[in-house]
Amino acid sequence: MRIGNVKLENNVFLAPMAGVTDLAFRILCKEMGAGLVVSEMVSSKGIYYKDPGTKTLLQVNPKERPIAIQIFGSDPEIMANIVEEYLNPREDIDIIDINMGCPAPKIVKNGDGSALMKDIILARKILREVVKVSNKPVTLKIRMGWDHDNINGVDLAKIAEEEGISALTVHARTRDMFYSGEADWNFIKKVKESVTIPVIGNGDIFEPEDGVRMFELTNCDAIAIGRGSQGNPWIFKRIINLMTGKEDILPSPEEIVRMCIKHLNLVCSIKGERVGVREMRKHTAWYLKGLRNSNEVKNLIYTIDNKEEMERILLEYIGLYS
Ligand SMILES: Cc1cc2nc3c(=O)[nH]c(=O)nc-3n(C[C@H](O)[C@H](O)[C@H](O)COP(=O)(O)O)c2cc1C
Repeated sequence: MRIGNVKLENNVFLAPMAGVTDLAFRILCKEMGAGLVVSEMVSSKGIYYKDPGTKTLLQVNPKERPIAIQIFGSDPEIMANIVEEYLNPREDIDIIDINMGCPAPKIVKNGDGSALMKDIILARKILREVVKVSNKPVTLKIRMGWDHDNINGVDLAKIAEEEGISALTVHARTRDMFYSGEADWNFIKKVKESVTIPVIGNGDIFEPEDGVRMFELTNCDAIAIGRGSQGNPWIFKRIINLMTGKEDILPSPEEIVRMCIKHLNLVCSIKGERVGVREMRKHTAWYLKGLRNSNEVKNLIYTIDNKEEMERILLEYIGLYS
């Protein structure tokens, strides 16, 4: 499939997740078949005011392309300015995604993220200004609406299409649901029936069968997987294999631990050992989730701040340490 002029190998994508979809994790998901990977959300003001932390978030690697960088904010001028000044010259970035779905109070209180679903006029202005200046396809990520009394995702989807957005990701929850309750896949179907731009369905894909079901039920053009990929980069290839009649590649406990160690080494090589080991604590807990007798190891990992030690504990756990 294509998003604007960007050709994608398949339609099973990684959804953006702050604190999760950093460069290391994106590379692993790409290797495991993701058709598109998306960065953590990046503050447009952070880029504008040259916040040093923002620079790390914008780091990409040729291996993970095509890559979408997701930005958030609510000042159309600042958003257009950073696209023109900082993102347009970046030839290593393929797509710009705009976040109008984040429910976090600290984001919403500034009028950013899903708060824009309460201000459709401002939302339209942002889309118009960013599309006008961008030299890359611009995509948008939305929810169903602010709450069940204000379901306006279809209206915003139509506005997005009118303003030249190249694809739309629909997280089928309202803002006030945050991440709980069931995603309403029928809503994705409704959006798909209302616009002609590609619609990317999102919410509650945890098993390969869920991915196939979402395609069937909603007729969406692509799917995006968030939490189902945590500690589980195999999900992309497993869905593709299921869709194309190829054999499943359910990983063994040893393969899972080996992937975790690969992830550890990759993140440490990018962010340094101190940060890398700390960030790997949550990833390790996700990798080991559901594996036999893993609770003790998970607890132990949280006390470790040394890469070799973490690797040793993991190898010991699967009986491979000698
Ligand atoms: C830890 C975490 C961080 C997230 N960060 C972002 C983000 O930066 N930008 C965004 O658009 N959505 C973000 N999301 C939402 C996901 O992209 C996705 O819409 C949501 O988790 C539903 O999909 P899932 O059921 O496959 O997880 C985040 C979700 C989680 C769990």
